[in-house]
Amino acid sequence: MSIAVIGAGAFGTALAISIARSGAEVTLWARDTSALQSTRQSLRLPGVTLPESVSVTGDLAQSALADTLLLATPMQSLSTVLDQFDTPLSGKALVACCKGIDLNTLTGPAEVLSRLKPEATPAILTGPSFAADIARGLPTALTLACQDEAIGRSLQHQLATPALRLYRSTDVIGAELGGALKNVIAIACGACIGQGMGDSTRAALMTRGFAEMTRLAIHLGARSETLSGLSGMGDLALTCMSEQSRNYRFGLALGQEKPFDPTITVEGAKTAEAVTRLAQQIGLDMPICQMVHQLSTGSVSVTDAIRTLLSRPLKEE
Ligand SMILES: NC(=O)c1ccc[n+]([C@@H]2O[C@H](COP(=O)([O-])OP(=O)(O)OC[C@H]3O[C@@H](n4cnc5c(N)ncnc54)[C@H](O)[C@@H]3O)[C@@H](O)[C@H]2O)c1
Ligand SMILES: O=P(O)(O)OC[C@H](O)CO
Repeated sequence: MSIAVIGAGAFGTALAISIARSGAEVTLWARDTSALQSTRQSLRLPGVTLPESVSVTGDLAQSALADTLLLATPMQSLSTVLDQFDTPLSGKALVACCKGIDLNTLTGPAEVLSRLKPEATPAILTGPSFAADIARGLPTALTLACQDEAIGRSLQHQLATPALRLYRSTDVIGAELGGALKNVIAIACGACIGQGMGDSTRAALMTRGFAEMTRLAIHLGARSETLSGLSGMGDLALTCMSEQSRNYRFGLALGQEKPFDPTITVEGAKTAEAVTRLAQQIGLDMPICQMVHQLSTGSVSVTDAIRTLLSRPLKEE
């Protein structure tokens, strides 16, 4: 089975390296191949060199020849990239590796794939995985979610490596929402730590954030066990506790009132906006996500955000 990775940012590059290491044939598609072709390194993952077995291409039609396509662009670019395929992707598995909610449709990556490429089978690869760790071959475990159980099983075997243990699930909505929502909570945690609050604050935010994640996911049809797994709790723990996380670092910068490089991918900021709109539409209480949206757009300070959250009416857990 041949595999193409679409998007040569940090994660796409790391995935291509990881899969190639286990002997599979991999093509890595980049919008701009110049740096990759001359240095064999992605500007987004400096210091990591692509092995010879990864072919780099700027030709989307060539990538579309692969049996399995891993979509590793940021969430808000997913539909733009899918629109650029000008041949049908019948019989292909499309595995979204991005974590977020599309702002135009307020849907996750699987729904975007199904809407734009109904002839293909959508799947999700998500869970605790920093690109740098994956590229170094450090062990982790991820969730591979696909509604079609047989295709999910086949993808699990295709994409697992000795260091990358994949657990299979048919709960696509739960897997994608866990990955999207944990980024929002990581921004909140970073902001509190940046303001000088402590590990107790972070633990409380992670727990109440997890309650929000589960509330929204179950409302949208997910299974609660999925949220307790790698794609939810697993990735939440990683992202809220490590300065390797860009979402957490963005939050830290907000808390410290320092500028943050706007070219760095921070999926949680747009996800917080999407969740705020979605929660309003369906009438769900998502106070931490709503506060992160206001923080990210600069319409509230960290101090006021915390004060507002703490002064909500006392309730049962
Ligand atoms: N970096 C990680 O550790 C990591 C881990 C797991 C999941 N992810 C997820 O993977 C997705 C991508 O993140 P990343 O870290 O690779 O981002 P990145 O910022 O490192 O790279 C994004 C890449 O996407 C490309 N891109 C952006 N818009 C595009 C478009 N319209 N057409 C073609 N290419 C486009 C950029 O040129 C860039 O190469 C995100 O949703 C992220 O949450 C990242
Ligand atoms: O750097 P972040 O915050 O985008 O997190 C990367 C991955 O999602 C961690 O699993």
